[in-house]
Amino acid sequence: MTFTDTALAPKPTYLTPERVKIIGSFSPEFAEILTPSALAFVAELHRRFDSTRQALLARRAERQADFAAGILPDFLPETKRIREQDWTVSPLPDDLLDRRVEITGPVERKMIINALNSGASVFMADLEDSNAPTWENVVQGQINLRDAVRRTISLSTPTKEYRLNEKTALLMVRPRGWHLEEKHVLVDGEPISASLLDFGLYYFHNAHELCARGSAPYFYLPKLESHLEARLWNDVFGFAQWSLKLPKCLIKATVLIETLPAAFELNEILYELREHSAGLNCGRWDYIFSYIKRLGLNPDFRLPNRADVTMTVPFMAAYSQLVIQTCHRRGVHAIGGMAAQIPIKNDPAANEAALEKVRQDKIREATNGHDGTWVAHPGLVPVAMEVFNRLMLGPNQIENKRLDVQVSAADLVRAPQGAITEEGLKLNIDVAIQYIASWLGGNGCVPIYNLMEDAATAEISRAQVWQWLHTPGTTLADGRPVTAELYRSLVPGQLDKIKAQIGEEAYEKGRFLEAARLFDRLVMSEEFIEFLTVPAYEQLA
Ligand SMILES: CC(=O)SCCNC(=O)CCNC(=O)[C@H](O)C(C)(C)COP(=O)(O)OP(=O)(O)OC[C@H]1O[C@@H](n2cnc3c(N)ncnc32)[C@H](O)[C@@H]1OP(=O)(O)O
Ligand SMILES: O=CC(=O)O
Ligand SMILES: [Mg+2]
Repeated sequence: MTFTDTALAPKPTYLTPERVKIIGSFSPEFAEILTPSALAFVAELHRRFDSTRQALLARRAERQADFAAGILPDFLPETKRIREQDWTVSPLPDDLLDRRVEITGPVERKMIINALNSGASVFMADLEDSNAPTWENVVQGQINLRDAVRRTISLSTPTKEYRLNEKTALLMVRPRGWHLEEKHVLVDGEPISASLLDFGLYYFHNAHELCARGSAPYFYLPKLESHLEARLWNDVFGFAQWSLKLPKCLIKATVLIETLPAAFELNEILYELREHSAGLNCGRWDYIFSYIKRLGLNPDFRLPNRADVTMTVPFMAAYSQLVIQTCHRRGVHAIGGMAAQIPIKNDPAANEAALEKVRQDKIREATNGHDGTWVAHPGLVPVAMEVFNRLMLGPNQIENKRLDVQVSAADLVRAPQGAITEEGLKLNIDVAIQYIASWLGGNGCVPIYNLMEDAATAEISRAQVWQWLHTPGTTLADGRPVTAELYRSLVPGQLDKIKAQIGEEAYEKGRFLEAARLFDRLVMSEEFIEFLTVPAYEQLA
């Protein structure tokens, strides 16, 4: 039969293995990623590991019930031996020894090229905090990563041609966290785990190529809450290597320590992943968010204005030093985190002040013993590089064992003093609504008031408003109680401010009212909603 009328021709669709269904849009380019064999691989990962993922998420909820009942997080008695015994993680490959400056960014094509060319040691391509997981972003991101691995990635725009330099940063990939699902790929009628999809597609398409190039697939693992979640990743890695017949080309992964419970299981997380470990990283923004989420409504742990929760407040200083000490004892890197300042255009004085803040942050990290750090923007690579080149003379400082560090369970939760002000409350409302509107529009990382905002930083803003609204006795510095009436009276003013800043047309095109409604649901809910991106995903096109 021939089809003369194109309307009658069958619509092209993906060829899928049995009981795997794709409900995202089709394109021939996407089909190069979503091949039957790649889908069979990710479906197999999901069938083998999803029930454990679900059980671990349920365990998070059980632990939260304990925290809400006043039981504070503590080091685990059952893993005392792992903390006390001497052991180190497996040796690192040469290309992971020097990671002094790492740039991060979403998996957008231009940004991948710019990041790889930025002069940084590592580029962490991000499918998590900085990526709004539209179907297009997720699959196009995999196309971009495939082309980056093969060094064929390029881009032609009316103003500039983009291609890779001779020397580029080492690529690491951050799949989405265990809590997320990908609604466009169904396995046995259920949405696939987003972590397993992101990991699995990247591994399937690139592992052989990376190993043939003398490297290996390297990952960043986000938002883990326990060593059992690290064990799950370890099992996934083992299966993936076996399945693609690459037992000797070891996957390596850096775990972000960005939840409060994980800070109590640093040794255990490294131990679970000891064959695959490329150390730990201080994911400071999610860590603050997790502190608020897990310690919740206990007034002893109520945090002041977001701007005052810096890396030098007691619980943040304690955690970052414990990460450094633990990693160095186990023979592996402790990577620092992200300063939120980004370069400021058209205002040299403000720009220099922002760069100086980044510089001071990197000096603190290098002096404390971090083996590298993160930057959000290519313009910050030279700033961080200068500091680490000056203060870290070898490829890393794992030999600096930081035996002076003594951190107790109480230190890890010690809250800072400080005020909650109307300005702080308004800023949280403003930033969270702007960010959610951007995310719903498909962009997961934006500059707001000259700071990088992504899912982790926005979560702090929404969690603080929730905490201040629901913790009994919360008052502003001027003595007024933080109430639902006060919060709701401030929202219209913030929306008007956003409209005045971006103009009526951009405001009407954006999804600000929808974002404000979602924000209201998030902060007014009696029960803390685990992640804003979960209800937001239901509204993501
Ligand atoms: C809490 C965490 O999880 S941190 C990790 C997640 N967050 C991130 O990765 C932050 C990534 N950074 C970004 O997305 C951006 O830097 C933003 C949104 C903060 C600022 O973006 P913009 O305002 O567009 O930056 P700006 O206009 O100064 O960009 C200038 C150039 O640098 C590029 N650029 C900016 N940031 C990056 C980056 N992180 N990686 C690669 N290129 C970048 C832009 O693409 C642009 O390129 P062009 O000149 O070729 O057009
Ligand atoms: O992912 C990093 C963070 O700070 O959160
Ligand atoms: Mg994070």
